[in-house]
Amino acid sequence: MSMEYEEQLAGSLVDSFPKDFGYGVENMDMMQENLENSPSADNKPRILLMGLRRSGKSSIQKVVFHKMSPNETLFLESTNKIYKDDISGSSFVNFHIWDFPGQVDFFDPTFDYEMIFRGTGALIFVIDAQDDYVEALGRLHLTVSRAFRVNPEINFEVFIHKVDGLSDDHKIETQRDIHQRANDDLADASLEKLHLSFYLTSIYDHSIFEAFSKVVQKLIPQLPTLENLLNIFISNSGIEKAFLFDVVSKIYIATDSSPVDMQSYELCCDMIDVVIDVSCIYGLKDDSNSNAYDKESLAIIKLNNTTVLYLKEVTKFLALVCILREESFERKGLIDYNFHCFRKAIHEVFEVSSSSTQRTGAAVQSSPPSSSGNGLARLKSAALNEVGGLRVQMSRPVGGSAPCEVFHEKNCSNTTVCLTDRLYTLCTGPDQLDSSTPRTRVHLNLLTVLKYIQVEDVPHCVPCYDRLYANTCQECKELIEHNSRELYYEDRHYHEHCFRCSRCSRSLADEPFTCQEDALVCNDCYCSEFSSKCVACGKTVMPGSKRLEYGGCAWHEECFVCCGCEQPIGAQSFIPDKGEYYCVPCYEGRFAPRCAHCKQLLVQGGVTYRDEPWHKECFLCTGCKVQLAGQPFTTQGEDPYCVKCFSNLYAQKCSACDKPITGFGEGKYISFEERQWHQLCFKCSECSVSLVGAGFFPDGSKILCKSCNEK
Ligand SMILES: Nc1nc2c(ncn2[C@@H]2O[C@H](COP(=O)(O)OP(=O)(O)OP(=O)(O)O)[C@@H](O)[C@H]2O)c(=O)[nH]1
Repeated sequence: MSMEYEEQLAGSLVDSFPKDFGYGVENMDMMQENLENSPSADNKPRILLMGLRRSGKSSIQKVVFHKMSPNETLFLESTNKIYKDDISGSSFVNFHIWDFPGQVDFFDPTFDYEMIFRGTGALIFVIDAQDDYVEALGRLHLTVSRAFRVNPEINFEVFIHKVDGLSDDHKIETQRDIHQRANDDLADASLEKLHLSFYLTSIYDHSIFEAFSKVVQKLIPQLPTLENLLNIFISNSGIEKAFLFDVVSKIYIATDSSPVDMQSYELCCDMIDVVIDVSCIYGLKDDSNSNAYDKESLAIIKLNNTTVLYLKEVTKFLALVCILREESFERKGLIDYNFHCFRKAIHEVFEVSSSSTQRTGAAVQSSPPSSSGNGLARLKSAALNEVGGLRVQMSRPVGGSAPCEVFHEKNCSNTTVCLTDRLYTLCTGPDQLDSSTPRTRVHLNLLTVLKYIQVEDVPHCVPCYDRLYANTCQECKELIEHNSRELYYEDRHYHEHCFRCSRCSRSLADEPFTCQEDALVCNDCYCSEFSSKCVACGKTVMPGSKRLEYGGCAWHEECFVCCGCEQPIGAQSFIPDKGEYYCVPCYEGRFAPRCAHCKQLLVQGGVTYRDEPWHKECFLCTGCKVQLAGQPFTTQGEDPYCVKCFSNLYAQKCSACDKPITGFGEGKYISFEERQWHQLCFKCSECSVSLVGAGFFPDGSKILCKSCNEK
């Protein structure tokens, strides 16, 4: 299948530049003809690739849309003509790319750059980051400032390209420097409203696909709907991340609103490659019409880290690729069912939009979809159509201030094309105005407006559109007019330049943010205000990153390290000791006592005997081996004995009862010469009177009291 794509996608070279291409103003007729015949005469957005010579423009186009391997780009020759590529042939992404030769000066007065920029959706300016970029910055400024004056609706994208040759630090430094200088130049030219988006790219990794994805997404009117559908799909299916891919280009045209990390994106890209490659080898049927990617395409890959990748065909050109946990995949039936609903919804979205665009061009959403609310603002810009394209430039302006109402009241059912024709005819000379019917007058009046915007198939002039549909900016309370870029968050709308951090005033157009009591706050300010600081490194513990808390302090996961081995302790047990923290093995090795008997570590419990620690299990009676912890014991020399063994083995016997005298619980005992008695047993052998504290008289084995002795 990839081979087929290559053939179909081979772009068409237009005639040599500049003459044959016909942008010269002298060559107006030809230019007109070209415009009408050229693919850009339809409503597909146009993406311009511009930049200095050898900056990598053609390579980007070939690698992303023609499956050229990055190494092959080494043999690309310098472009000397505008290379126009209609991407829509075999791919969902529906636009033209114009690759401009780096060596040509488009601002030469012989070129009508206004016409180039007028139908442009995005302008990608490529800067070679491995080269000295001072000249490129000059050209960037010239290009974007002129383009902006012609068409402020263009999305300006700057690819800081070939960063594969730079170290990570160098990359960041280069991006910061280019960003700073380019924006300073714009500020000097009072073009603060012109927003540049920057991307670090290389054809040698996935960064170029990622960057192109973001550029293309801005041109897809259905993006908020797609994101919404994806959000609903993943939250109901236990899926972690989902991408809707254009299979041919590996551009993701939408994803759910959780952040995209490069690793997940690369994983999903690779999955598409695997599926196509395996299908090409094993999946093709004998007939020549079979494709490696079709309705049957479904793939599941289980990775060895309990992650599952799930790919399914959505349309001929689109695939859904999801990342989920193995345990969620157990409910595959549910996922399949939800996918079925998702697929149906996608088909409906594109069927509806394609039928409406066929007739009228891109329809404008009259109110923003209510999908945002996750800290990501959506950009809304009205699709601005120009009545009659270039022809209106040649006409004379006609006065009139309420044309649009008349137009609506009369409910003119003429199509735009008809309108355009009339305009053209009527504008050729003022004389013809006299014969105007009310309807033609309407058309004439519309001419003053020059531009119209369609809302649900009904054209509106710009003032009416602004009056009826423009939102009020939450910040400055002014109307957000059709030509202002608008951002909205939940149901609050902002001019792009008003969408700023309430603390540091930085633009939040392309930044994550949070909302604190109705005030927008950028991530950095939020963190320095609300997030805790790591006690080890003193830096903020960013929300969403792993943090450890103990005793009212917080650490980055990687900063909470054992004082012994200096390795992160993570979720393992640890032992605090005088303000320091040890993992269990280090603590045991350093501080834990050892049993006096077995010499092993004594982690908990134990008994002390003769100032030494013992395991309870080791502290046993020397005689019967019963555990002595918790019961009375005595010693004979060094050895501990339980009472019973000690009595049996070593205790003196009472001369009266012949039982051992242990000293435990029996009170004192009396000793006389070689003999001993329990205190209770020390009594007169004849009359049994106690002799404790009284005089007594030994008589052989007996002891007698005084009176028995006298008898
Ligand atoms: N290291 C590196 N080289 C790249 C990259 N992209 C393109 N190149 C190389 O840059 C050189 C010029 O690339 P082209 O695509 O021909 O540049 P271009 O901007 O189209 O040049 P012109 O047609 O002269 O305007 C080629 O040798 C490419 O292999 C990249 O991401 N990294």
